[in-house]
Amino acid sequence: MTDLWQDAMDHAVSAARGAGQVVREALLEDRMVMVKSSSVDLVTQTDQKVEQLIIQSVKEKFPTHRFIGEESVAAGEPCVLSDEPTWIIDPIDGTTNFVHRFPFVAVSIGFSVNKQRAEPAGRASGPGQQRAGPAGPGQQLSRASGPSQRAGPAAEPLLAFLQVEFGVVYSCLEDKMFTARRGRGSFCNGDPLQVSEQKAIQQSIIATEFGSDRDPEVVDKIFSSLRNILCIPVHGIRSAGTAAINMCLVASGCVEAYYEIGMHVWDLAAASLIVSEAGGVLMDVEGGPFDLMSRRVIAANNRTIAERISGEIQAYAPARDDAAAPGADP
Ligand SMILES: O=P([O-])([O-])O[C@@H]1[C@H](O)[C@H](O)[C@@H](O)[C@H](O)[C@H]1O
Ligand SMILES: [Mg+2]
Ligand SMILES: [Mg+2]
Repeated sequence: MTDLWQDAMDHAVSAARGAGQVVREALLEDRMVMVKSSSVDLVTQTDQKVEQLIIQSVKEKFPTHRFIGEESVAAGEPCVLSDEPTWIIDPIDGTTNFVHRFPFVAVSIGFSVNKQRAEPAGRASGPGQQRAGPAGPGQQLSRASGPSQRAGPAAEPLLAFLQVEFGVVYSCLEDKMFTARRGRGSFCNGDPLQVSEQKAIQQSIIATEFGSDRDPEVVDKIFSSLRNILCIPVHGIRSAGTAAINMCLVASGCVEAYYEIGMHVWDLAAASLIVSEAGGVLMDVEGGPFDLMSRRVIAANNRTIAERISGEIQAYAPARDDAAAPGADP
C-alpha cells in the first residue's frame, strides 16, 4: 500500500531538528519575555519565529495542508481538527523552561488526518503475536503493529480514539528525536520505545505539571490530587516542565504515568501517539476516553495505573481548545 504520509513525517522530523537548532542558539542570547493569558503564561519571540519557520516550510511542500499552531491560535487563528491533513505544532513546549534555561525544551509536531474515519486506537492486528525489542518476550501490547516490530492481540484496548497519524517530539537540549507512526511503533533516535512493565502504582513514578492557572480553587484541586497520589504512596512525583517530554518519559518507561489538566492539543497531539505506540494507554482524568481537545489527560503504561490515578484526581474542566470553533464537537 502506498505510504501517503511518510513524506510529511520525514519533513516533520527535519523541521523539528531545524527548529531545535534555532531554539539552542536562542538560549545563548537574551530572551525578551511576553505574557499571554496571565503573567505566568509566557511567550518569546523564539516561540513565534520557530512556529512561523515550521509553518512556512510545510506550506512550501504541502500547500493545501492546515495548521493548529500554539502561537497562531494565540494570535486569533482557529483551533479546528477536520478531515483535512492538519499539522499541530507547539514550537517550544516548555517556554518557562526556555526562559529560565531549565534544560528541558521540546519542539512538538503532530499530524492529524481523516478525523471522521479515525479508528479505535486499541484495534489489534491479530491474535497471538508479540513484540520483539527491548520489552522482551511476553510483553503484550495494546496497539496494532507494523511489519516487524509489533503485534499484538488487543490485550487491552486503548481508551482513546486517536486522530493522529504521526507524532514528532524533539527534545532539543538532549538531542532526542521521539517519533511515532500510527500502527508502527515509537522510537527515540531510531531505537524502539516500550512503556514500563510496572503494574504496582506503589512502585511507580508519576509525572505531572502545575500549569499556568493560579486561580486558588484550581490550585487547591491540583494540590489535593497531588496529595492523594503521593500518599498512595508512590515512589515519587516528577515535573519536566514540558507536557510532551513528560509523555515521552512515559513512552520510554522512565515514569509510569503523566497526568495534567490545562495543557492544550499542541502539547499532546504528537506525544499521545508516541505513548500509545509504545504500548501505553491514554485516558481522560475522569476515566473516560481521551479527547485531544479536552485539555485533560492521563498517559500511563497500563490501564490499571491510569484508572488508579483517575480515582485520585480532583477533576475540573477548562474551556476546550475547540470551544470557539464553529461546529466544534460538543
Ligand atoms: O506553553 P508551553 O511551554 O508550550 O506548554 C506548557 C508546558 O507543556 C507545561 O509543562 C504544561 O504544564 C503547560 O500546561 C503547557 O501549556
Ligand atoms: Mg506546550
Ligand atoms: Mg509552547
